Amino acid sequence: MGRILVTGGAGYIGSHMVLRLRDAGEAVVVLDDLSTGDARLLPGDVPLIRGDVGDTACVAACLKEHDVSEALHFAGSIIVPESVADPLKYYRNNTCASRNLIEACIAHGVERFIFSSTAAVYGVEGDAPVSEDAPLAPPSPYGASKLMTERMLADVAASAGLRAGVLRYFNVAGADPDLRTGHCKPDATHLIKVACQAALGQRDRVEIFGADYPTPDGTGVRDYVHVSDLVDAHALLLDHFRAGGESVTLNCGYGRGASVREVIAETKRLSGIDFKVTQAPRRPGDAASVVADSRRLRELLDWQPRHDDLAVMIGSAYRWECRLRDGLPGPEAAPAG
Ligand SMILES: NC(=O)c1ccc[n+]([C@@H]2O[C@H](COP(=O)([O-])OP(=O)(O)OC[C@H]3O[C@@H](n4cnc5c(N)ncnc54)[C@H](O)[C@@H]3O)[C@@H](O)[C@H]2O)c1
Ligand SMILES: O=c1ccn([C@@H]2O[C@H](COP(=O)(O)OP(=O)(O)O[C@H]3O[C@H](CO)[C@H](O)[C@H](O)[C@H]3O)[C@@H](O)[C@H]2O)c(=O)[nH]1
Repeated sequence: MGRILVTGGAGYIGSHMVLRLRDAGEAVVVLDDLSTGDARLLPGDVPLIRGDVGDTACVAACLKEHDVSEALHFAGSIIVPESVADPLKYYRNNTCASRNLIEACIAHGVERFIFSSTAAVYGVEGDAPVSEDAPLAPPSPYGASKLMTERMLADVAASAGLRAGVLRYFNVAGADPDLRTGHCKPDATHLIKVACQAALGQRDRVEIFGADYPTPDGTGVRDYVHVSDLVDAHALLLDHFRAGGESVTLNCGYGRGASVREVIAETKRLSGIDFKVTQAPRRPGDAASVVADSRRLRELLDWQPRHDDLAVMIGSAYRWECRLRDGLPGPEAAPAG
């Protein structure tokens, strides 16, 4: 019996996926170059191949050694402003590297492939929930680099008989409820992580990037989705393919938004810390409001989120941040005493 390949499995979302699959008794192999990931997020019994998804020889050897027929592709570069400053990095790591990975998967006979895409493929205007059929007009190189991979995958699925799933994530947040993994990078730019770090005194403030948006309180609105519900959607999609389901593209969000001010207020309430908040100009490329229409995901896969609550998401993110502050043991760390 082969293993499921999880690329980027040592990263934030990928490590949750690895645990989700392992909890269900699935065999997994991780391919990760550890550029932003951390091997300590992985259970010791999950094989980790340190390599680049764009390295065809490395991928081919991994697929062969572990008899892979299903791949979940999380590896990539994810910071929108960085993609504006260095677009070629994004086209290399998200588009070209994915092309090589897909080619190696087809050559090996991989049957099912799920790709981590993003709401950043949409050119969002207004505050209506965005469906999968909304215009695709990525406002950043990050979104464009992901959309190109979506298109390659659709073309290859049609020509090679691959079952391809594209999941467009909205704003992924929170941590494993058992705190086995979470968001690790100290220099992360994501709002909830930044607010939790400010509550712990690791940042001197939270800046609100724009308070003059046409939203109820003037700040940006996002559809935050708990990482555990997100990885559940992947597991359901895999089951859908195993049962003969067709290739599909699905939004992953709850269908309701929270503003920057709401996130900050909730973080202050949960932590009990009144950290400093200042106003700053709008961040280039930010939309006012990005909320998913996720009916297709709910109906097709019977996705029933279990953590659809801002306090639950921020609470787990905050507890995880406390755990990080106290030090993250490696899987091989010796027990105390
Ligand atoms: N975090 C979000 O809110 C969000 C939203 C939409 C989409 N996504 C997508 O989800 C995926 C995972 O994001 P994340 O938040 O876990 O980020 P992350 O940076 O924590 O994880 C990415 C992982 O991929 C690895 N990696 C990067 N390039 C690689 C390469 N060429 N070869 C092998 N490994 C490589 C990194 O070391 C890291 O472990 C990404 O594809 C991202 O675009 C994330
Ligand atoms: O310190 C901060 C950080 C963020 N924000 C604001 O908070 C909201 C959320 O920002 P994040 O940086 O947390 O997330 P983004 O919406 O920019 O982007 C995220 O979601 C996108 C999809 O919607 C992409 O997938 C992208 O990869 C992922 O980082 C935005 O209005 C942003 O302007 C602040 O005000 N201050």
